[in-house]
Amino acid sequence: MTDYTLFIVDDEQTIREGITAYLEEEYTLYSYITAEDALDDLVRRSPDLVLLDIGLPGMNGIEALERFREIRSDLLVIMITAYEDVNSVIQCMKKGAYDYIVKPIQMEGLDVTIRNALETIRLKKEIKQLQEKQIRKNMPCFIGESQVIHDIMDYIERVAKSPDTPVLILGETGTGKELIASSIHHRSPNFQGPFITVNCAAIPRDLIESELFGYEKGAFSGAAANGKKGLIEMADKGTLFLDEVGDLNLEAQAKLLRFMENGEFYKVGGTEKRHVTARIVSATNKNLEEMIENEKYRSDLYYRISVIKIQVPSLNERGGDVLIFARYFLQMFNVKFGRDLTGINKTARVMLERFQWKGNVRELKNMMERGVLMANGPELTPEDLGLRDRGVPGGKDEPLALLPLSPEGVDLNAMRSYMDKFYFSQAMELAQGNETKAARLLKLKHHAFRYQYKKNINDQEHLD
Ligand SMILES: Nc1ncnc2c1ncn2[C@@H]1O[C@H](COP(=O)(O)OP(=O)(O)OP(=O)(O)O)[C@@H](O)[C@H]1O
Repeated sequence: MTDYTLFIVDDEQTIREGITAYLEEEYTLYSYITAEDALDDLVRRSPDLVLLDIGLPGMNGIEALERFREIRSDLLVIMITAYEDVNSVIQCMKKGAYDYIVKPIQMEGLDVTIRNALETIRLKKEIKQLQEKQIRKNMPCFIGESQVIHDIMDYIERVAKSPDTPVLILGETGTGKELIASSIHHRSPNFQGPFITVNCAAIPRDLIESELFGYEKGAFSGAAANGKKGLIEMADKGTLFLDEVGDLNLEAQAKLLRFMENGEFYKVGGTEKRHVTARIVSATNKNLEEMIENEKYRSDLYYRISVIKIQVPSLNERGGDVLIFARYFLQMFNVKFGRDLTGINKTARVMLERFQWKGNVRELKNMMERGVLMANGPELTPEDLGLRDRGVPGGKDEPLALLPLSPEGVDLNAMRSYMDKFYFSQAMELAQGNETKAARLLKLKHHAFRYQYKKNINDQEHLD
């Protein structure tokens, strides 16, 4: 017995019984007298192949073929026909029937036709699996070890399961918002559809509507002679990523809202209603709630685009990730530039961790690109990365930015205790309360960390 399921739809009992007797050991079979009954069972029983008589009572075979293929475009249908019915056979083949067999049915001939059809199904499935594997292999790699990034990854996994729930991603420039949008797309059921991105801030305000929704020919002066497809239509059955969604003007906001409510829209200058199914993922680093208060943003659109909200932390807020990113980009650019740098030297590592990343991951990536390209090796130094020119405290020669001693002197004990408090509390915050990690951040053994940390708290309580 194979895994395949076949429907036999024929009003002649002898044909149904004859085919069933011949094939029942190999396939799961369901037979029907009318096309209507077979259609009712189509979704539930999900056959691989249908043997369909053309001359059925009620809905005839040609009509039924159309209905079957409307519901399941991948379904293979073999028509059963009376010898003289050549015109109907041609019509069926044009409408997408896989093959036909002529009555009286020769069972060996039927067997060969079915085996060929099932081989086609098997090959199609294999190609689809290979394509899916290839797409998933090229899925963007989202790096990060901090707890907050793990939480975001888990969240993405869950959000992606729905094909069309809108997502709003908030975060500073360069934090990876576009990468998150693309990760959602690649994990969603629509991953084989297009992933279209548009930067709303980069398109002139008066052109945004026609870029998003397209336009008909002659819609406005300067329009292309044949009109144009909009980005929303291009994203059909996939994902549209609207970067800088806070930059949409109020008119475009109104039209986007209408589209998001029912998937319908008109091209600029058009009268034909169009329908598109696509997930809208938006991103911004603007404060949309403040814009709503200032009447620059529609609150109804905001609620619609932000069904799911993801806040991406800045790189400075996920300190532990800096060196993980740096090593990842080092390998990436080693491969790209054919270099074989072995790592990042200790001083550069300290300085990277202290750097204030205004451009977030993008800034770090660019710095590593330059470093890998310029370095003499074998390890990357602060000079290779241009860190010395950027005023980062660090390195053996300048461990901390200290003030020179004034004639009044300095209370060294108070300074030490201030410094201890500052770094112990920072370390615990960065390590999210995990003492082992916090100890590692301060380059202390765990027991030394515990002892000093407790002492610090006690001193503090004592002073309070
Ligand atoms: N977690 C990550 N793992 C790997 N690469 C990342 C990660 N986050 C960001 N990057 C890389 O950093 C660069 C900037 O990321 P991205 O364009 O997604 O940021 P963005 O938040 O959309 O920026 P903007 O707001 O300026 O459009 C990209 O090259 C991206 O591949």
